[in-house]
Amino acid sequence: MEALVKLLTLPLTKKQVESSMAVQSLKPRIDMMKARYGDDQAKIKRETNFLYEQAGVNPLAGCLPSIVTIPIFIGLYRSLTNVATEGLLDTQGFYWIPSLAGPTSINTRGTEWLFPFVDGAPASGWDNALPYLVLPVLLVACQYVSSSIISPPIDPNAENANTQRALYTFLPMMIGWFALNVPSGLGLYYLANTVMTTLIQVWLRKLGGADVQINELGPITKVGTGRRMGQAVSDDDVWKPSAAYQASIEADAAAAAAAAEAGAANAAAEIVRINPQLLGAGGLDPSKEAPQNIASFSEMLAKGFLPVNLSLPGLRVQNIDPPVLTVEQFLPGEVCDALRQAAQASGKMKVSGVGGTGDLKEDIRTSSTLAITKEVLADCPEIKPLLQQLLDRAVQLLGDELDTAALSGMQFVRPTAPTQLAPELPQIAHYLPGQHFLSHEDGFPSAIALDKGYQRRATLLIYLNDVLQGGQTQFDHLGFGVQPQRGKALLFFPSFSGGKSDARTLHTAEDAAEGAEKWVFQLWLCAGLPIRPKVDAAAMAAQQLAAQRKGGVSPQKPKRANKKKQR
Ligand SMILES: O=C(O)CCC(=O)C(=O)O
Ligand SMILES: [Fe+2]
Repeated sequence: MEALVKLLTLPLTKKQVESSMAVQSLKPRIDMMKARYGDDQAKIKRETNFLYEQAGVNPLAGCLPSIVTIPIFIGLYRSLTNVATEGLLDTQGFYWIPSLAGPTSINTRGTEWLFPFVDGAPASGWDNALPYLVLPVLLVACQYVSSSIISPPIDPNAENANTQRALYTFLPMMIGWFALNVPSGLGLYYLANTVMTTLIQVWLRKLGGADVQINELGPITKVGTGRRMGQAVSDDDVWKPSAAYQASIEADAAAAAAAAEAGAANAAAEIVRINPQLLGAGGLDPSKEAPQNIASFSEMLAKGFLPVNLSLPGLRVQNIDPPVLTVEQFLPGEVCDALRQAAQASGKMKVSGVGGTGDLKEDIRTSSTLAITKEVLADCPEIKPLLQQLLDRAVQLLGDELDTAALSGMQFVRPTAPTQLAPELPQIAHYLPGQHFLSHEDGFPSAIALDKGYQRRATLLIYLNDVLQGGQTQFDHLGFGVQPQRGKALLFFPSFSGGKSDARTLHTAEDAAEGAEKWVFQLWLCAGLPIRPKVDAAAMAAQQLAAQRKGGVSPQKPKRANKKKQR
């Protein structure tokens, strides 16, 4: 009977275990999130739900099946007690147990058959009592074994760690006590139940019976110290990716290779440059290229990065992959001048921030910045029409997906879909001679992107003045820089369309030269993360469990941006 119930509820149990293992595998991320947000329960809840959604895990799937099995359990309990009280089991023994209805009876209730001891022996005498003591002892032992096998390890940092520990210790004892008080048939039922449950759980959790699937989430990295305004990576504490993640990267790479072979998006990390002569002469002019070349470049942009209007007048290709584009006279000179003057007149230029740390000791970013907030716009209304012109041009370059409406409230609206391109609050940066922004990537590391739910997908810089010497935006890995020129735009893509940041776009704002200050308008465009392909998370979950038992994942040395020497 019990076996039948177990069999019927097996698919439910399997689902429950799979869900709880998936939830367990996300625990390190959730712990880090909690450490980050501290007491902000609402935020933790929202971000946790978001994480489950990203991972494709339904935490409720874990409790639903157990709710379904409760009525079955109650039904069994009732019918067994009825059978016992009606005396139907009185003559029914089981191996060493004389009667399944014993040791309690109408005359002896509860533990009266055992306590109090008379002359050092149970009330019913050792001979009668001993067979009935075997079952409770077995039950306690079984319960201990099963909970040590199937319960997740106690997190020593959890507030209720002591309660959990006490529960693990006392629950088996309580069940043992309960067994002393009821007909042994019930104890037997419970024993059978425990043994079967344990066996099923062992099969699911330890022998690979469970098929845990979560969406690939990238390596676990410590959040909270990102490159928020296009800052340096110096304080990023990167944790070792799990073997499962490594495997998923390999699978991704294999898929990417296959896709590239099929002529689809090329995710390979090699660099494809344009002819150096063309580069020296200001870049490749798409209108002078064979249409099929431009069509394939356009497709690569759309699939691998973002769609771009390559027929915009003045557009030049500076690098093919990663794509770097410039647009001459993107903004009329007068608009640039007016923006510069408005920024200066605002009196609100602040020392440019670097990350959440605000740590400027290392002189990573020494410029000053005006963040164009609602308040700034209210104080400097002349900026509004200038900004509108600039955004209109940005839409011509990047298409309607660019959600400029989001900016009308001068508030960043978090994009949710990968196709929704939302501008962050624009900034105007001012570099005095000798000021710079050292090597950095604009894209967020995976964990931060995941935590935010979006990634920076495009950087659009518009130079507001001519800089004749120095002040270049230099691409460290690509071997060229863009010289600031009033009204010229620079467009590149800090991350791939899949949301992974593209390390090839590492760049530096070179020192503005003696007597040459530099003004630049900066717009970062973000998009929601796509749902990543499923990976088999069983290995990942097992590994993380093992790591937790060992006492945590070992942190890797933080990655450092290679700093450029000052000139
Ligand atoms: O000013 C520049 O040339 C580049 C600025 C930059 O990279 C940034 O602010 O993220
Ligand atoms: Fe940058």
